[in-house]
Amino acid sequence: MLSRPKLRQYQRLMAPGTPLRAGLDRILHGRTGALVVLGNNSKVQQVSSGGFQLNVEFTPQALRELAKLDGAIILSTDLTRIVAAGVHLVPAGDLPTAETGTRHRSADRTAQVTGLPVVTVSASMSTISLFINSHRHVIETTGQMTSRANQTLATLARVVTRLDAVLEQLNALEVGEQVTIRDLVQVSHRYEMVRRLSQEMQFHIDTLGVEGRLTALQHQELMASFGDLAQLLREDYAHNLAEPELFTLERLENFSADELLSPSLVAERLGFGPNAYLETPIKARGVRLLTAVGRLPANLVDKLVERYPLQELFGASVADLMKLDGVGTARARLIRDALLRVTEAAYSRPDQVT
Ligand SMILES: Nc1ncnc2c1ncn2[C@@H]1O[C@H](COP(=O)(O)OP(=O)(O)OP(=O)(O)O)[C@@H](O)[C@H]1O
Repeated sequence: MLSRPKLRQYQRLMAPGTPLRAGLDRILHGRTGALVVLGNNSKVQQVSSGGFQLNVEFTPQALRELAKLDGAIILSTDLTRIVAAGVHLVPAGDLPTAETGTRHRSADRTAQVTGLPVVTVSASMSTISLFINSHRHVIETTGQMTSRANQTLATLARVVTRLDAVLEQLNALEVGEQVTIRDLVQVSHRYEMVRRLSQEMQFHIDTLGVEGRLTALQHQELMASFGDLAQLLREDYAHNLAEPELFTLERLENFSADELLSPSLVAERLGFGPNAYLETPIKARGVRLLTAVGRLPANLVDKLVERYPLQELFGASVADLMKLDGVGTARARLIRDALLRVTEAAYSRPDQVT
């Protein structure tokens, strides 16, 4: 099986807009088919027979023209040159392969022998396939990739809306000092779902290459407000644990989808221990509220949460705030405005999210 980073690397090389993909697409449209070895080493030489040694610059046009010859094309390892064309590949015939046509059997076996990726364009099936480590990966057309990316984007948008809703609910609970472990678990669960979908989205964007620019912008926009959410939650809630360093949302990354659906398991992973009572009240320090909702600079937020528990901060007067080191009239007003924004956000909360 292909490792995901390796697959990504080669999918990027074959993303729409890259010279290699342009050449392969030309061959696909010309319906001639091709067998292309993506690299050259001594093992490639050992399994090569006949053909023409070329050593010319790689261009999509040259690839398409040379694919008209019977046989395989060999590229340099940096893919910038065409080393040879019309080559007959003779890898050992006893290497296992599930492929049937000779082009695809040879591609699979050559990839196994040489350790290099081999690409085929099938003349009869109009598909582009990547062979590597005994695995065949069909490269989707731009249309297929775009539609898959759009489906993921739509799902991501729905999950983001739900995360926004639980965060708004959390604002109100934090202001009213009513947060329980269950609320934090709910936010963490939604955040992890958003993170996973966003990662999948990035994969689609990478494989879409130049065709993915618009999707990339939409993805960025959707994710803009969550860039530092995991860190802010950590700063707000880690202090509730006996061992604060245990609290990190990253620990949910290898949870299965089923485990993620269990509030008790998520609470345990976040560091609250096995069978934690989910209605246990917990306290937020106010870092997320002041930074993300109040839009105060990080250094000022640090100063405030160190000096005041969240509830006392709401009761602090401008004169009280000005007693803080480095806080003058302007900054004190800035803080009051931020606190106003926070309370407004808390009172404009939507209905209870389930
Ligand atoms: N060992 C090989 N070395 C180089 N080229 C090969 C080799 N085997 C097949 N080919 C090329 O593949 C072409 C098509 O072969 P064949 O139709 O048997 O394969 P296939 O896997 O069914 O491919 P397609 O899906 O394109 O029809 C051959 O004409 C030849 O150019």
